[in-house]
Amino acid sequence: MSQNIQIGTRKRSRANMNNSTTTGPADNVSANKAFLDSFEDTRTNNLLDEMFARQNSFLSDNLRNSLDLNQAENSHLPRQHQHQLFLDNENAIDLDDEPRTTNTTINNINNNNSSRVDEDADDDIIFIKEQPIQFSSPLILPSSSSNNNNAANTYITTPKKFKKQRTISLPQLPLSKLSYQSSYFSVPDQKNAIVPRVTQTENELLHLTGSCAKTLEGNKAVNLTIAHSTSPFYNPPLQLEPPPQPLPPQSTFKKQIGSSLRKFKSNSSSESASSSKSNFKTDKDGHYVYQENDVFGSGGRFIVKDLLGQGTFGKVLKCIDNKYEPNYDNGRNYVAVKVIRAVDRYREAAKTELRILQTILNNDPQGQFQCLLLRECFDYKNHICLVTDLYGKSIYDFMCSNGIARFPGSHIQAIARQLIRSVCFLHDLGIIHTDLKPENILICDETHIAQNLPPKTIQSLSKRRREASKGKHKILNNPEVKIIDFGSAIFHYEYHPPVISTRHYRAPEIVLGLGWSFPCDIWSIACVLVELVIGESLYPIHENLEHMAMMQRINGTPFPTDIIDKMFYKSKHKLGNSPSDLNSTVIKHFDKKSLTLQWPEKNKRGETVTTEKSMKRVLQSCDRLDIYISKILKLDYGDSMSINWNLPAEKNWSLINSKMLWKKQIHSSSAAATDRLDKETFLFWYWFIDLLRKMFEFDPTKRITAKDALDHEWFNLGILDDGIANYNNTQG
Ligand SMILES: Nc1ncnc2c1ncn2[C@@H]1O[C@H](COP(=O)(O)OP(=O)(O)OP(=O)(O)O)[C@@H](O)[C@H]1O
Repeated sequence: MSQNIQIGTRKRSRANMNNSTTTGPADNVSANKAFLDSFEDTRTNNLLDEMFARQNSFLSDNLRNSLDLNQAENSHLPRQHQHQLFLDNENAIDLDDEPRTTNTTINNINNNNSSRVDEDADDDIIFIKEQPIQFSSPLILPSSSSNNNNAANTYITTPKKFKKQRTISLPQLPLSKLSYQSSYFSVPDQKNAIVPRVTQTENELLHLTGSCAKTLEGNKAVNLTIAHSTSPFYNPPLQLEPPPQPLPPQSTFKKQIGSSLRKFKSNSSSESASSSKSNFKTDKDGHYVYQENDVFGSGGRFIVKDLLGQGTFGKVLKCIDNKYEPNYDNGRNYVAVKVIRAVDRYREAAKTELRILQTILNNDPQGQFQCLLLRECFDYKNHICLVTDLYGKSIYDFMCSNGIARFPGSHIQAIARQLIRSVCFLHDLGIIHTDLKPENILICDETHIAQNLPPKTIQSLSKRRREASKGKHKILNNPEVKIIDFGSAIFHYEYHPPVISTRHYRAPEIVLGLGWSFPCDIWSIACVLVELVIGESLYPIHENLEHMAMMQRINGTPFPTDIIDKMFYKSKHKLGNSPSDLNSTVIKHFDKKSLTLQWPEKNKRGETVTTEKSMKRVLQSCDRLDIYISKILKLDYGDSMSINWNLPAEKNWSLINSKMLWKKQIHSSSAAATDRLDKETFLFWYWFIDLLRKMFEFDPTKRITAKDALDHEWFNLGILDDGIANYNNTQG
């Protein structure tokens, strides 16, 4: 060990490195990366900077090219440039010193990457002398097999020379690296009490019941200020007091909740209420009837400018808040107001939503955790009104208006990090969102670049998408998002309705009537993430049987028999709240003895009764997740992209690499040119799918928690794509 000469000093080591229990490929990757991360030295940094600069300039050129209106036909050019870049990196993992020969055979490729890059031509390679190797395998150190910690801490030097791999981690967006530290929280009904984060015991992960009384009790504590208006045809009195300056910090908003609203103060709005009418009407279903320029709120404080959305609970309006001057703080005078239906049932639900929003605000007044922030609330003409910050389009709407609905990998990672971190924060507060879906994830900044799509691609779009996208592929400048709609969110100790979530994002434990808790949010996020990759819903279904058949197909495995056993037991003993149609649409499709799903459905005569359309949807339109996602990724990276989650990452990559080299040698170079894949990009997607697999675990008690998901290997990996290039361009 004493002979080892390292470049620089050890800076940090990967947390999970010492916990490795195998010397499998995954561990090698971690070890290699950690190894690389562990050097701090100006020379190294300069090299890294230079490399990033080169990569960025490549991508910037690509983007510029693709934005050129005359280059619609050349929209694949960026990928070809990237291809070049990726080919340069191809041998980045080689650890062997054998010289590379031009006529490399497939055999020696399979023999663990014995090819070598041309050293002279590669100025990015950093050489080091002997390095310690960390063995953690009990096979190597049998005496330590009973104590992995010891094993992990044992170093053995090898006589061989090691070459530090040239590969550097590919870049990540800052949002992909957001950190999370759980701490202590305050909850509303334990006044001023600070409580530790909720620990998710098995009992917490699978709730059978929930107390309705607790929810009602909690809601009783909600006091709403009644806002009066001087409708109809309100003309506000002139006020001499100037509008507030500067903008109060968001933390002060919480103090305003429940307190009396200030009187209308501004007469300076160009959209002044004097030109607006307070004609606020409610229809027979208790919905506010939208009319532009309606004024409402105490003293006619809000002017309705747009209808942002409407749902079961009410309408969401874009309004001018006359508390602020026009254009105050870059549009801060605009707010979103959710006007709840004037119906007791919905008012009661809104009180729970209010308690949840208030808890979020109390614990995150600066809005660091991507949750909707409540500014104020009041009761107006029997409508509970929730005033919140105004954000952009939902992810769903953005996808619908995009010529290519799929997001770049870097954006998917940034969005995944934000969602999982946000949900981790909520779960620590004891809150389950229950309705995570693209419609409830809003984009903060809608600015984007728009690349022209080739005419062929435009032709293949549906009429609606063609019109909405105007034949453009949009890429956001900044994929920052916010989670909204806490209308179905609950505190984990309160009432759990038997059925929650929008169908496409509904976890199996809900469908199977097992009871549900925090893990249902993880399943929903996984569905959303897949949707961002494939550009459409993973579960485009409307009924239970097809849903269950599809879940099995996508997971590539039947439901575990122990959870089906629990389902039968729970139903037999009438435990907890069950969906009313559980027997007729779920239980009857399982065989009591084998505990397996009987699909396709057969009648008593043994004839298949499942429709052909349904068979097609399950068997042709979807596939096991790794295969399904690989099919989509092939569009970007060529036919060789083929992730197999049953193979360790290294082995999977070796096979792909062999195939690509074989293609290059046997076929013409044009055939090989369809492959635009390098190892780091492959690993990025491999580990993404690995995380998804853990999020799609059938058994909620075994499903990865939000906290553990944040520590997943995928969040250490970067990718070079249009999302990164666009971000760098916008940062100047
Ligand atoms: N703060 C906001 N900024 C911008 N748009 C918003 C905001 N809040 C809500 N919206 C828009 O309004 C729509 C409906 O909002 P929300 O989901 O909160 O209402 P809902 O009545 O609970 O709807 P649903 O019944 O569909 O769940 C959202 O999909 C979004 O498009």
